[in-house]
Amino acid sequence: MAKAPMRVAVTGAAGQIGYSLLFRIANGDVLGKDQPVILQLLEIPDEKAQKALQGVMMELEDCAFPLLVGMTAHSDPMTAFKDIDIAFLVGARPRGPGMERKDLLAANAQIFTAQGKALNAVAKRTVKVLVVGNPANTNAYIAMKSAPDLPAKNFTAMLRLDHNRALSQLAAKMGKPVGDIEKLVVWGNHSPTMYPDHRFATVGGESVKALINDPVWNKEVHIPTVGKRGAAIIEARGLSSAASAANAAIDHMHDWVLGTNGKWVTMGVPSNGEYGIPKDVIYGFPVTCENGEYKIVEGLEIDEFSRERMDHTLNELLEEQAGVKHLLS
Ligand SMILES: NC(=O)C1=CN([C@@H]2O[C@H](COP(=O)(O)OP(=O)(O)OC[C@H]3O[C@@H](n4cnc5c(N)ncnc54)[C@H](O)[C@@H]3O)[C@@H](O)[C@H]2O)C=CC1
Ligand SMILES: O=C([O-])CC(=O)C(=O)O
Repeated sequence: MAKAPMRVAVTGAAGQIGYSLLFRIANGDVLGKDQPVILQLLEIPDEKAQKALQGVMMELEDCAFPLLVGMTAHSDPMTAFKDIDIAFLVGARPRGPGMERKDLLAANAQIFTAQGKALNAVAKRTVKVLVVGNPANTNAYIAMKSAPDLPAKNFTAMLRLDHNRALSQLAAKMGKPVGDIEKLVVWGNHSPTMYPDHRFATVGGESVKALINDPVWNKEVHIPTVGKRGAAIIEARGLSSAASAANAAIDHMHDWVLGTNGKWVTMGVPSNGEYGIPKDVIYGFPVTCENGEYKIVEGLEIDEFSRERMDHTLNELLEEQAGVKHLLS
């Protein structure tokens, strides 16, 4: 018997990432090739954005995806999030000229407060939420705090692009296949303070750290290259990463829903105090996923260099949280 459709909301659906993401959701790349989906697409209540969204929906129709059994356009999160199983919160206010980080935080705090409240009111209680829009960790924190009736664990932020970027950098350095690397983690905030950590990683069963054996490269090349990759793409393309970001969002949600078969991936998830990270901070952790639940990999040894890096990215997250505290009712 055919499966019942799952309802998937995507915000910022007429944007760059949306344009790469929607077609792959409809193709079954996230939830499986036997899982029908209904897309509930949210854009701002602006004529141009809504018209662009209509155009994207026309293209989705023109693909005749067998798994796409319904699709609606929305300008209000209260209707867009009704009964949803999955939410990709992609739409966010970009940084404008002369805009300070705190202005960006405040503008996005408003968006994610409203969307958190709407999720709280109308989404399925089991909804899985991935926040992509920047600043992703703090936006996820705001949405989570604005949805007190939903379990905190339903709210996650995207660190998977950073994870995938780090995998590719390591594979290139070693001259090994990227698909053979396991047990990598990117700790912390999706910002240049993130800490890609390959101390536990293996490639074809061998230690990546031992194979590379170059702490100077790690500190001075690898960590900054991964941390500043978003900026390097903006510099090269004149636009921020979109297809790779959509791909990472797909990886994140696919693995959360369908499992990782024991493999580690990085997800930004609310802490329960693991590794000394205060409760509820949305922080990049190594996780495994099974039966629709993620589990933080615990018990890893944290050396002095790692502790310093992990605290540095934590402190930035705590500052971001402090910057929006007054906006959370
Ligand atoms: N976490 C990560 O690894 C990454 C995050 N990003 C972030 O993802 C976000 C989206 O990027 P793009 O698609 O390239 O931007 P974009 O500007 O092309 O599209 C964003 C869309 O969101 C819409 N939007 C804005 N506020 C909205 C709201 N309140 N409700 C619904 N829709 C809304 C806009 O109208 C626009 O169509 C940005 O914040 C970007 O910085 C981008 C790459 C990686
Ligand atoms: O840097 C940006 O604005 C986009 C982003 O988050 C990334 O590519 O990692």
